Amino acid sequence: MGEAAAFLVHDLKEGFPNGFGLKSKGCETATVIGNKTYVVDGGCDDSILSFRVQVFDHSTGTRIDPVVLGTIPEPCKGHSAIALNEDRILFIKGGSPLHDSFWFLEVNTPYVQERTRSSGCEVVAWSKGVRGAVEKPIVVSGPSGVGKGTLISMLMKEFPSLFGFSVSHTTRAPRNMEKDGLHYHFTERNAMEKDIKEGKFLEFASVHGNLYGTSVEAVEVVADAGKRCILDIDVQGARSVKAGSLDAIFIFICPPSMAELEKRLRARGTETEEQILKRLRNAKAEIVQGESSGIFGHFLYNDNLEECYKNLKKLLGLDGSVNTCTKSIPEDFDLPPIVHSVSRIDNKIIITYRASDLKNESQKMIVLDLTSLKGGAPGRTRGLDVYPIDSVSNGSNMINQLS
Ligand SMILES: Nc1nc2c(ncn2[C@@H]2O[C@H](COP(=O)(O)OP(=O)(O)O)[C@@H](O)[C@H]2O)c(=O)[nH]1
Ligand SMILES: Nc1ncnc2c1ncn2[C@@H]1O[C@H](COP(=O)(O)OP(=O)(O)O)[C@@H](O)[C@H]1O
Repeated sequence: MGEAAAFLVHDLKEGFPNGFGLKSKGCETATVIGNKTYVVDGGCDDSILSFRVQVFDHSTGTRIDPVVLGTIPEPCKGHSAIALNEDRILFIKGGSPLHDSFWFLEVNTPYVQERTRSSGCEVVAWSKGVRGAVEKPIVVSGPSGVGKGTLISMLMKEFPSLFGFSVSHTTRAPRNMEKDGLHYHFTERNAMEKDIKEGKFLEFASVHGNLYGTSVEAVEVVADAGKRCILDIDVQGARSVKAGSLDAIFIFICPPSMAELEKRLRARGTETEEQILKRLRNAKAEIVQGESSGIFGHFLYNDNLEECYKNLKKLLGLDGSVNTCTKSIPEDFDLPPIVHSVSRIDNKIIITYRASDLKNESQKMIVLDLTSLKGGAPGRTRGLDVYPIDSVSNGSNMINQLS
């Protein structure tokens, strides 16, 4: 077991002994990856850690304030950090609740590389670690009126604890029954364009004359609730998501005919005649693109609604053909306090700390299993497995607990 070495930021001047950075007690951590050192702010023992990131480039001898994407972790009083796979750093926040304890700073993942290329700046991205086997997000596309919303509502109603809807932003006006924050975040074009420029959107597109987009936060909120995210977006948006790093499955819903599509749009009664005609014109192009673009791995024909819903559930493994149960995860164990140490064995991070009650002081250990990590920035890093192990047990027993 190789214990990660601890060192202070002022050691920067002297250079670093190895690729691990670790420091608790409210000071900075400094983590070396390649020829760069990533310093995350701390301060003295009483100050609150702000999670400001600075990069020291050893090849040029310069200090860089990078563009920081993603939701920045809430302040805390101490953390540790450990480099993983040369492309991200794991942060462990001491004294924080379980859902907020583990964060990744991506420094060289495909997403960060792409954003670095497109912005010409040094980019890093935060992504929160989410426990459990939350499945890949689901992207649903198809022409207006085909039944996407209806099918998604049926799924959310039958499986409220499994699925969460990604609430998009749009500049279009709300329909009668639509609620701000529930169906869409209804917004002004200027405000949305500003947020897009600031990198807050995973994707966006102009659809039927209005701007629509999925914010990174919309997807993160669902992952934080431990649910599988459903995105109802157009083909352009699906193309952007596919080209990006959100690891998703892509479903295209097809109408039985253009005549039936028109009938449904008219029967819904939510659009003006002009808007209906525009949507029908766009539908043809959207169906051609959907079928020929190679974006979509699954096509469902929404002729008979019940039949189509059954096929959707089958595709998502909800018809009993696939075991969707996840193993139960213990919730009631102590979390690492501000002072702890971190080491690594293969894909497992071992967090060690001392705990005392009135009578005894003992050493405790928590294992963070990274084997099943999925996703990452933009959005959350899913599939963390966290569990306590009994560190007073004998050696072979401990190895069993780790394997
Ligand atoms: N790219 C993108 N498309 C979206 C988003 N939200 C909704 N859309 C798409 O915009 C189109 C119009 O949506 P809407 O105005 O609600 O009409 P509807 O599809 O007829 O119910 C649909 O194809 C949606 O899938 C988004 O966040 N991004
Ligand atoms: N299989 C179906 N057969 C008949 N009507 C349908 C079917 N699926 C959906 N609808 C109806 O068609 C209209 C458009 O469906 P909606 O879910 O709003 O489409 P979308 O979200 O793709 O724009 C709604 O009035 C809905 O009740």
